[in-house]
Amino acid sequence: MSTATKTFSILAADKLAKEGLDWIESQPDATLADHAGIDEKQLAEIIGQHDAVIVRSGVNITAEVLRNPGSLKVIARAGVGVDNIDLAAATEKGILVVNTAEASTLTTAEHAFALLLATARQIGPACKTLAAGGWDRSKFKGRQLAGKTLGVVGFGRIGQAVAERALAFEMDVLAFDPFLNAETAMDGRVKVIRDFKDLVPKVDMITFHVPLNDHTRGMLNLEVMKTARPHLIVINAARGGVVDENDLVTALDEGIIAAAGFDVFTTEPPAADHPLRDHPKALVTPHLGASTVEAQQAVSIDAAKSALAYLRGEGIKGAVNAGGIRVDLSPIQAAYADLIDRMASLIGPMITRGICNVTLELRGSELTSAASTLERTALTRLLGDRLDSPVNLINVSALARDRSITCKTVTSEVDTPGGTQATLVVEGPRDAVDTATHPDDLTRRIVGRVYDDLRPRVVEINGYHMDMIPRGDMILLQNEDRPGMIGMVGSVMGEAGINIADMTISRRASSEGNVTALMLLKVDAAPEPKVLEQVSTCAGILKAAAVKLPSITAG
Ligand SMILES: NC(=O)C1=CN([C@@H]2O[C@H](COP(=O)(O)OP(=O)(O)OC[C@H]3O[C@@H](n4cnc5c(N)ncnc54)[C@H](O)[C@@H]3O)[C@@H](O)[C@H]2O)C=CC1
Ligand SMILES: O=C(O)CCC(=O)C(=O)O
Repeated sequence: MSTATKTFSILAADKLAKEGLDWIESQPDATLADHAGIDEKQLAEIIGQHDAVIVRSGVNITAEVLRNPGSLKVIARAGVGVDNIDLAAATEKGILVVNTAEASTLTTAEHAFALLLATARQIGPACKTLAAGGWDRSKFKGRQLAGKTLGVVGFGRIGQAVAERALAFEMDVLAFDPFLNAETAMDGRVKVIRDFKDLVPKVDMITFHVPLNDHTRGMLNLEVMKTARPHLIVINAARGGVVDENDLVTALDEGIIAAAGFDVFTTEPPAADHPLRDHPKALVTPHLGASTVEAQQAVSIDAAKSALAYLRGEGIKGAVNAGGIRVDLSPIQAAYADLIDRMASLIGPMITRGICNVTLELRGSELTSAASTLERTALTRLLGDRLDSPVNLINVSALARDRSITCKTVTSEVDTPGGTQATLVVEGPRDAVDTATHPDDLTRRIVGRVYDDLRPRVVEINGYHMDMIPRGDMILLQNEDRPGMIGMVGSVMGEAGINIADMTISRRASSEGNVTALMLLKVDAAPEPKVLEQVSTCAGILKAAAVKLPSITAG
């Protein structure tokens, strides 16, 4: 029996299928707070008390909702579209956003296809007539799909699933997707059209499966509709606004477009007097694309599992704003993440004039797949020690960008003779050179390695070579290389009651022939600032800094 304590609180802020909620409750390390139907104001008040929040499209996670994120670490969207989540605000606060992209693909494709069939056969108005007591067979002559040409706009998961179904119905399929760099798709069965405006006049039916953004908003408008065949049927089960609704109503009224099947609206729910609600040529559903028993079970379970996996450090699935971060690192990658964090801590105090470029060089095939995570680990330490706002793997790249700090990771799959290796180079802005700063001091370089014992080693700092395990309280001293320096430092430490547990010394000659040394002291207690001040003013000491690193338990 598990003895794990309940540590992660998961908030369900939308109506989710019971299966996902039951799964959360069955987990020994999770508690569920079901607040389906909560409004934004209430959500803002409680969201920070939870580690994760799961939503569908019924609630908006705005910047205001995320103003005091408290413990919140992950927002899981049980579904695909994340337009109800302020991604920039989540990223800025270091909150991971995940979705469950695969789980509702077939269901949504089926709904779009159902709208297509029903619109082509006028099922909606025919049903209404019958319900009202009528029986009009001549009025509702439909159109057959077989032999017609369908335009699929957005050839991602859902677009392709719709195309597959259209082909099975013996339709010709044309696709438009600017991110599809091919002449044809699906083994040559689908022709790819390069320009959306070329697609519209060629098709009898058109269906949209794109996200809503500045490029897709209003992409089908009156001007483009006027180039269409007059019998064009328009299906939108993607996002309201991709087809301009006002223009569509005009086009339907004026016979420019034959009919429309719509599942999504610019404002949901649409106003009571929205002209598409009761338009004789429109078949409308209230955003039901993903609403099947199967899809809702799947998205609910997938969202819950992704949220908890991230909180447990098991991995990131379906990340929307994580840019390649992994938490499921292999032992060697995890050891490098720890080493790089220590390396950044060690050179941090030497960076006195700001940061403009950070370069991480990774050698070794095993490190390549963790490159983004390792780069962000270095940045998180370098910036986290300097910024007031919380910095973590999610928000650190955006924070660096905001500050015009350039970050680059160079990976090489060729192992060095000594094995894998990480080199971190941090450069300050050139215009920061003043009389007290030598240009060489603007670049800080540290090299580390992890051997088979998985313990972190630093093998070089700014050209001083060594083999040192970075841990605990450390004092870094750069000094002139002359007799008496070690004794002098020892007596200052002794007078301050600080025991030196270990010492590493490395020497280096400058291009002018001046020899200096780097002394790294491992001490049993952190020095008071006044002790550091005292040692830094001793004759022959060029620089002094103290660093506190985590201890090492492994090995
Ligand atoms: N009605 C409903 O209940 C549901 C609606 N959706 C909507 O369906 C959309 C598609 O979902 P998936 O296929 O899973 O996403 P996806 O990311 O697999 O596919 C979207 C495709 O759109 C393409 N695209 C992007 N910009 C484009 C542009 N300007 N013109 C043409 N193509 C462009 C992308 O390259 C991509 O291939 C989602 O964005 C979501 O808004 C998703 C699930 C349920
Ligand atoms: O039913 C829902 O939650 C909305 C589905 C949807 O639009 C999506 O997953 O993007």
